[in-house]
Formats: sequence, structure tokens, C-alpha cells
Amino acid sequence: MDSDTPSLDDSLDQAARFSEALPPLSDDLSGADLAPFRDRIDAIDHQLVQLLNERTAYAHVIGAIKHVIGMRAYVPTREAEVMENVIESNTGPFTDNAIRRIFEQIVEETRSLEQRTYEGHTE
Ligand SMILES: C=C(O[C@@H]1C=C(C(=O)O)C=C[C@H]1O)C(=O)O
Repeated sequence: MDSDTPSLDDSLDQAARFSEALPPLSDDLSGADLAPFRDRIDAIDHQLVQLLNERTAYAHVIGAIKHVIGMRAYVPTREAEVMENVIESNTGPFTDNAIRRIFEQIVEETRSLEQRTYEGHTE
């Protein structure tokens, strides 16, 4: 996904594919209800937090194993692979750069947890 400005039609198509619970929208958006879309966002945010914490739990285990076998927490080659994978999965409307920035933050937080836990980092 390279375009910086996805079309509203594409996002509406995607939204309809993701959730059958959404109300149909007419061409005139001025009377449309925000609530069902915000409800979906709230539910997704909840799932995202659970998934991020599941991801972190696996990384914590990986950190423990690396510590025991004498590996550093920070593995730049794996981080590059993670970044390639997520960009490969990206179907938009987020751009690849947006996905990259989000995952840089996720991986940085994950790495930091491992380093604090197993390498005595203070930040
Ligand atoms: C989870 C790991 O530890 C660190 C965090 C990574 C991540 O968040 O994906 C990737 C590589 C490491 O820098 C790992 O080595 O797989």
C-alpha cells in the first residue's frame, strides 16, 4: 500500500467486508451515525491490546531463552524480518511507512522489556 491518500470508497468497501454489522451509508454523509463505527473501533482497540500483550508474552519467553543461551536481547536481523513480514501483510489503507512506524514502536517497546528484564537496562 503506497498511496498516502486512500479513497473513501476503498475504505468503505473494506469496512463493509470487515463487518456486516455496519449500517449502509447513503451518498449524503451529513446525517450518518458515528456510533456504530466508534463501537467497532472500541472493540478493535480491546483486541489490539490483548494481541499486543500476547505478542509481548511470547517475546518475554524468547528473552528468557536467549538469556539462558547467552544471546543478546536485541536481534537486528530478526527485527528486519519482522518489518518485512508486516509490510508484506499490509493491504492498506495505512501506507507501508505508517505500518513501519507503528511496528518500530511495538518492537522497541518489546526489546526494551527484554533488555530491562534480562540485561538490567533502566529505561
Ligand atoms: C522477540 C525477540 O526479541 C527482540 C524483539 C523483537 C520483536 O519485537 O519482534 C525482535 C527481535 C529482538 O530484537 C526475538 O528475538 O525474536
